[in-house]
Amino acid sequence: MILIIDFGSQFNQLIARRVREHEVYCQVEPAGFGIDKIKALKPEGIILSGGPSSIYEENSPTIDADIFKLGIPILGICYGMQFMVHTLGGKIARSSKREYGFATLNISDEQNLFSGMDSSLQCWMSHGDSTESLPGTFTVTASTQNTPIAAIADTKNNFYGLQFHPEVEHTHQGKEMIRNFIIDICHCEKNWNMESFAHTAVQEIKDAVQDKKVIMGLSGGVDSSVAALLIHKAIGKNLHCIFVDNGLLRKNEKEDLQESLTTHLDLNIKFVDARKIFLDALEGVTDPEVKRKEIGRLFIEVFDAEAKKIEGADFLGQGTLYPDIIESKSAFGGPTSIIKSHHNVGGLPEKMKLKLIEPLQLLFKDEVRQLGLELGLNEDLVWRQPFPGPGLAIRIMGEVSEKRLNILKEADALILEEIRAAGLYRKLWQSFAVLLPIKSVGVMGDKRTYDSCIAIRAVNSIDAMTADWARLPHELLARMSNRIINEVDGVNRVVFDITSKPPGTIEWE
Ligand SMILES: Nc1ncnc2c1ncn2[C@@H]1O[C@H](COP(=O)(O)OP(=O)(O)OP(=O)(O)O)[C@@H](O)[C@H]1O
Ligand SMILES: O=c1[nH]c(=O)c2[nH+]cn([C@@H]3O[C@H](COP(=O)(O)O)[C@@H](O)[C@H]3O)c2[nH]1
Ligand SMILES: NC(=O)CC[C@H](N)C(=O)O
Ligand SMILES: [Mg+2]
Repeated sequence: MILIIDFGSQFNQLIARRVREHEVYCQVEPAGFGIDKIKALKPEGIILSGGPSSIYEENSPTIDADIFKLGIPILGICYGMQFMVHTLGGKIARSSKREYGFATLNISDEQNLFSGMDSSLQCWMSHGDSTESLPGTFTVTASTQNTPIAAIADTKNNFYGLQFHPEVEHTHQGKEMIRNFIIDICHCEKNWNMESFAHTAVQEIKDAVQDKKVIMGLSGGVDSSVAALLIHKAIGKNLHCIFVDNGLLRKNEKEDLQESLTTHLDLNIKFVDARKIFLDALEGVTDPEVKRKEIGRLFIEVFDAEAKKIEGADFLGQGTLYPDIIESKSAFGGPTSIIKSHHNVGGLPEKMKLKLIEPLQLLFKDEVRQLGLELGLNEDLVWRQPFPGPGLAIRIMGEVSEKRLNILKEADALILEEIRAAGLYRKLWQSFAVLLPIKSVGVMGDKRTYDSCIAIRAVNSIDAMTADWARLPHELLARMSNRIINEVDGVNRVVFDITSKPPGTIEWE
């Protein structure tokens, strides 16, 4: 097995799934995990994750330095590499040349971790500290323009360090680097497989729920649909699905879903109209975190009210995935920083009566899609673009009002229509409109206008952990801009968002 030490990276479960992809079992444990426990696990290799801290800060996360005496191969990623260098006697310092996003990696030693790689490839960086000097036993194996020491190796001890993130999709051949480490360097056996996941999950749900009932938040998105199918397999008619119309849905969404969910899923589904309570509560709210927490609280209020109507409904099912958790809070005791409170995790009220059933909480979207296909979920549901639970509220910068919601709904519908017509819907991770909190001056029909601005957001991603803005054809952008300004009252300007994640996030709030 491979042991992954969590130094608080947004990407630590992504490292885990990269290992799973090569059919090798792995376990993520927090910083400070004791040396005796490590020895007891008998790992074939250890991966030290990245993290938000700097090694020279007080209380930055650590792991017993004796791991370097165990004779086990160790791979340090970003902060993990910095920890290794610092602990073994090298020097790390804040660099004036920070790097976030793409960089070109030039490999000088095409062996071991880099065996079979191109000598120059694209990597993904997210760091402000850099290695200034190395411990004597290490050599530099790759560099980028801003980071001369971007990869290091001590081949005698099998210690490797990467300043960039091999686990993210945007690092080309990153998967192969991880394969080279776990298979060629650590000699792990391939014995973990995804097929058994569904089987184990169903059994775990059965054991937890027994003869009680589960209220399930069903949104029509792929996560909750797959989770509902799994829970249904486990407990059958004791599953009660609730679709909440929170007034923050897209144009015609409820009507479309009402039809598709009832035709494609053989489940007990109730549609609840909660538009008024959500919109009333959001009046005057402008802070993104307050919005998210308010929405999370109201979802639970609705689920609680529904649970009261059903005897024995002690559980709440949600299609929570790992990225929702990692951005919302310090997961698994690690020192992860809070990016935003996803309504279904960090937005939950502190005291909850219902106990959570979240069978997908360690998976990523593409794994869930694969699972959905295996469970026979309809392809249109499997390939729906994700839509966040707080809906259009986090795409309206500033206050959510009926009037601003209507502007956004119209603009968003036009964007989706054009994206579909261009045959890009499935290729893009998400494509949508954002309503900005600014007005600008324009001229329409010889008259001065002073109206709102819409931003078009379109991104490519595999798992939402990193994303790149989609290079949409200029003609398509022109058509969308034209139609939005001509057809949506109250908009006189359209801009296109060219920010990747990191440093941006996919949603604007
Ligand atoms: N309108 C809704 N009604 C009921 N439950 C909801 C609603 N929106 C979100 N949820 C719950 O919150 C969870 C998280 O939402 P999220 O958007 O991440 O997942 P999803 O909607 O199932 O899938 P997707 O990410 O593809 O949109 C859902 O899995 C579901 O349990
Ligand atoms: O159900 C959800 N509840 C939330 O509170 C939430 N916030 C973001 N998202 C979706 O998660 C993915 C990553 O989004 P960000 O890059 O904006 O963090 C993207 O796919 C977002 O649409 C949410 N989904
Ligand atoms: N992503 C990381 O691990 C960052 C490590 C460290 N905080 C830096 O900025 O260099
Ligand atoms: Mg959704």
